[in-house]
This record gives sequence, C-alpha cells and structure tokens, in this order.
Amino acid sequence: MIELEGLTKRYGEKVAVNNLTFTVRPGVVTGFLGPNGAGKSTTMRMMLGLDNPTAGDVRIDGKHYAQLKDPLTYIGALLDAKAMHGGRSAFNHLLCLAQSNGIPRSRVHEVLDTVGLTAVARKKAKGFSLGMGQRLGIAGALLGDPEILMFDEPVNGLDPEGIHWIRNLMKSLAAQGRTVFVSSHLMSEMALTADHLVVIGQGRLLADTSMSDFIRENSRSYVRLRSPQRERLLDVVHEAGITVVEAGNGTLEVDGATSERLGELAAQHHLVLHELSPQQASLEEAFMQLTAESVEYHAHADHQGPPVADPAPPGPGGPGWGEGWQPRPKGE
Ligand SMILES: Nc1ncnc2c1ncn2[C@@H]1O[C@H](COP(=O)(O)OP(=O)(O)OP(=O)(O)O)[C@@H](O)[C@H]1O
Repeated sequence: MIELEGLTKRYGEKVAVNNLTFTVRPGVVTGFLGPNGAGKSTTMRMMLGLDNPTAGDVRIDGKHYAQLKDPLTYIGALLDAKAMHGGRSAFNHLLCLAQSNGIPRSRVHEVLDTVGLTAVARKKAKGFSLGMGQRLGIAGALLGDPEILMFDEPVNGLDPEGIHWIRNLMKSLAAQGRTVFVSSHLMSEMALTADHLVVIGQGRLLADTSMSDFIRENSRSYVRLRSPQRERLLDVVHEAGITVVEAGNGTLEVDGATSERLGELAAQHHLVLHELSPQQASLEEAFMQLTAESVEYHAHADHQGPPVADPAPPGPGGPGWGEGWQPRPKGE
C-alpha cells in the first residue's frame, strides 16, 4: 500500500504537486493519469525518496522509502528506462542491483526470462532500442519480487506485442495481490488496464475513483436505435415521454431510457429494429468531458456555483487541463 498525505512539491514559484492525498491499494491496477506536466513523475519520484516533498508525506507500507531495508524487495519501479549505465550488459546491470539489495543471482536469470531479454542478456544496454530498455527497466522493477510495483509510462516505445505483454503483466501482478501503480497520459490504454484511477491536473487531485464509476459519472450514456419504420418509432418514443435526438444516417439517439425499455416499447408497437445498442462513452471521451467542463467554468466569470477549493492561477497558456472540474453529485 502507498499512502500520500498532503504531498506537495514546489520548484520556486511552480507548484508541481499540490496537496495530494490518496491511497494506492493492493490487488488492483491503479492508473495515474494526467496530461504532460501534470506532476505524475514528480509524485512518483517523491514516493521513491528521489525528491523531497516541500510539504506532506508519502509512506510505503507505513514507512518512508529511506526506512526500507533492501528497498527493491518492497517496491520495484520503472521510472526512466534510459537511467542506467549504458556500458554494462543487461545481465550485469541487473546483477549490480541484485547484489546491492541482497537478492540472489539466480533471480537475475528469472527476470530476464520474464521480460524476454535472455537472448541479449550479455549485450550492452546502450545498444538497446527504447522497447528493450523498457523491458530491462521492468526486469529491474521485478527483481526483488516486491509487493508494490510502480511504472511510469511503461508502454512508451513498446510495439503492439510489447504493449499487450505489459498490460497482461500488470494485471497478473495485481491478481497476485500486489499493489500496481502505473502512470500514463494514454487514456485509452488505461481503460484496458486499470481498475482504479487517480487523475491529476496541474498537480492537483481531480479524481480518485474506480474506472467504471469514473466513466459513468463523467460521460454520457445513451442508446442508439435504427429502424426501417423510423417515423413511427419516433412517434412511439415521443409519446412515451422520452427525449430522442436524430443523429443522421437514419440513426436515433436516446438519453434517459434503457435499451430494455426501448426494445419493449418497439415490440409492443410491432416495430422492426435494425439496431438497439447501449453506448457508453470511452475513457477518452470522459476525459474530454472533464476538460470541457473546466473550460466552461472559466468561460463564465459570473458562475454562481460552489467555489473550487484552492484554485491555482492559470498557467501561461491559459486555463489548465481539468481546472475547476468538480465531480457530479452521485445519481445525477
Ligand atoms: N526539477 C524541476 N525543476 C523545475 N520544474 C520542474 C522540475 N521537475 C518538474 N518540474 C515541473 O513540474 C511540473 C510537473 O512535471 P512532471 O514531470 O512531474 O509532470 P508529468 O505529469 O510527469 O509530465 P510528463 O507526462 O510530461 O512526464 C512541470 O511543469 C515541470 O515543468
């Protein structure tokens, strides 16, 4: 488990991480999302004791990173895949890490095998492609067989087979009961991998929620209908007091009624349907919604809604991603 409490990092005037409080729990993959510059890497560096917080605290299984004996056996991390001694072979790079953490040499062979680098184990890391470097970094994270794993943008540079592999690896590590924390700005990738989401923008927490709740609370769901008896279907749906939107190509989109209700209505009136499909916005769309709401917030200076706690000043490029966003009340 990783616990953050009021974690804050300032670089001069710049607040890179702003009062973050959340817990990363075992048994699930937690996605850490935010656009470039949101503060993800800075947060992860503080988790690993590579940067000191300006304020607040972060604990790994109740301890500060510096208090962990043989830290690689508690927490394994892939931060910057290129941050290794390029003149060393993959095997020697891992062996050095193992020896300084009380990990047996045999484990080096095991993790090289897990990440598929056995054949190039004696080659110097500086000759590795970005994808091979990522795999070597992941091998380093797995070396101590830790209960907590942290990956910063792990799919960078991986080909589709590699992306599929890392996705399955993260899921299987979580299924073994480990804590898996993975950052990304690729929302579509996270939708396939993460069970839980922590979203930050401009260093501040925007959401800490399950993937399914995040999508449900932030995106539109509707039912798409197509019928050769379109006009009659429109009448029937209107008569039932349901709002319907004509979406072009003969397609109708219905908010506020389930596909079951619409299917039954059509059957009662003996209408033929060629399509009856519930649509749920993807994570990508949910993020766009989040951004759109923040822009709208700024567009209305006389907005009378609840004030946003501790609003940060807009950056040089204007209002920031997710700024002013507030979760919708449940049940809305
Ligand atoms: N050493 C530093 N000195 C000054 N500013 C920094 C430093 N490190 C990070 N920052 C700033 O802090 C903010 C957060 O950066 P960070 O790298 O943590 O974001 P990120 O979410 O990981 O972004 P990316 O996806 O681009 O890696 C950025 O505005 C960045 O410019």
